[in-house]
Amino acid sequence: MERKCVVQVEDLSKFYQKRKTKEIVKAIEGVSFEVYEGEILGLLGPNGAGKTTTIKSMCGLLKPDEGKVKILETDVEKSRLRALNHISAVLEGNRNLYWRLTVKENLEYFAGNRGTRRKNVQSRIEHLLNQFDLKKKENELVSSLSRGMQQKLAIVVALLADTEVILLDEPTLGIDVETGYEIRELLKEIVKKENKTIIISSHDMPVVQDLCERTVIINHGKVITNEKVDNLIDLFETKAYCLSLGEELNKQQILQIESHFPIYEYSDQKLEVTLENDGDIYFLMDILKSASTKIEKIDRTTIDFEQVFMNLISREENENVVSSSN
Ligand SMILES: Nc1ncnc2c1ncn2[C@@H]1O[C@H](COP(=O)(O)OP(=O)(O)OP(=O)(O)O)[C@@H](O)[C@H]1O
Repeated sequence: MERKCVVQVEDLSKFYQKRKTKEIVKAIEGVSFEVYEGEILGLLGPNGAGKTTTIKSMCGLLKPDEGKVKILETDVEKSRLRALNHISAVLEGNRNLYWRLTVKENLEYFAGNRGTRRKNVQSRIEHLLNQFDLKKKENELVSSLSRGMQQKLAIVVALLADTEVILLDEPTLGIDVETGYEIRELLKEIVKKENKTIIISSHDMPVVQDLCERTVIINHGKVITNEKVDNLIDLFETKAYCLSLGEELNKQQILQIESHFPIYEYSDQKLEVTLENDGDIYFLMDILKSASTKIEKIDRTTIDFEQVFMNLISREENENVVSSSN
C-alpha cells in the first residue's frame, strides 16, 4: 500500500545578503524531499549546510525565495495558519516553554493557545504527563527542572497540539544519556501507536541510526542523499574492509592512504578502509607493496551510521574539489 505523503518540500531556495559586504550567500538551493505518514525522518548535515533554513521554511518562520512547502497538501506560505495546524515544532533551546510557569501551567497555557478542545485537554495532559514520567513534577517551575526534563516537557507541549507532524531540532543535545534513551523510546512508541510523522534534525548519529527510517542529508545547501538508513549502512558495509597487516605502516604509506581514502582508521597494524571505486583495491595493494607490507587477513567490517555520514560528506567534498578544479 502506498504511504500517504504528509510533507512536501519542493525546490526550496533561500539566499541571504551579508549586511557588511552585501555579498549574496546561498543558504539552500533546490531542496526537495517528501516525508510520509508514520515515518521518522532525519534531516542531517554539517554546520552551515542549510538545515535551519529548511526547518524554518517548513514551519513558516521564514519565507523562501523560491519553492514551497506543503503540509498535508496545504501551502505553508499561502495558508500559513491552516498549514501550521498540522505541524508543531520543538526548536533548539526550549523556546516553546515558559520558565516561570509550572509544568502543568505550561501545558494548560499552550493547550489553550492552540485551541485544543477543552473537553479532551485534561485527559490528554494527564496521559502525556504519565507517559513522559513528568507527573511527579507537574507543580514544579520549569526553571527548576533539569535540561532533560525541560526537553521532555517541550516535546509534550508539541504533542499536546496533536498535530500529524512533529519537527524536533536537536532533541538530545546537551541532555544526559539516560534521558536521551528515554526520549528515543518514547518517540518510537508515539510513532507506532499514534501514527505521527516526526522530522528530526540532529548531529547525534547514534540517535539517527536508532530512530530514523530514512535520512535526507544536506550539504552546501543541496540534498546529497535521500535514502533509508539501513540501505545506506548496507551499501557502505559492503565496501568497508579491515586489513590485518604483518607489520606497521610507515609514514609515507599513511600519507598516501590519507590522501586517497578520506575515511580510514589505522592502529595496531589494523587498517580499516572504505573501497569506493574499482581501482581502489589495486591502489591500496600498491601502497602496501611499496614497503613489502604483508596482509595477514582481510575481513568485511561492520560500519555505523556515523561512518556512513562521514563517507557521504567527504565523498561530496571530494567531488566538489574535482569539479571546481576542472
Ligand atoms: N540571516 C543570515 N544572514 C546571512 N547568512 C545566513 C543567515 N542565516 C544563515 N545564513 C547562512 O546560510 C547558510 C546555511 O545556514 P543554516 O543556519 O541554515 O545552516 P545549518 O545547517 O542549520 O547550520 P547549523 O547546524 O550550524 O545550525 C550558512 O552559510 C549560514 O552562514
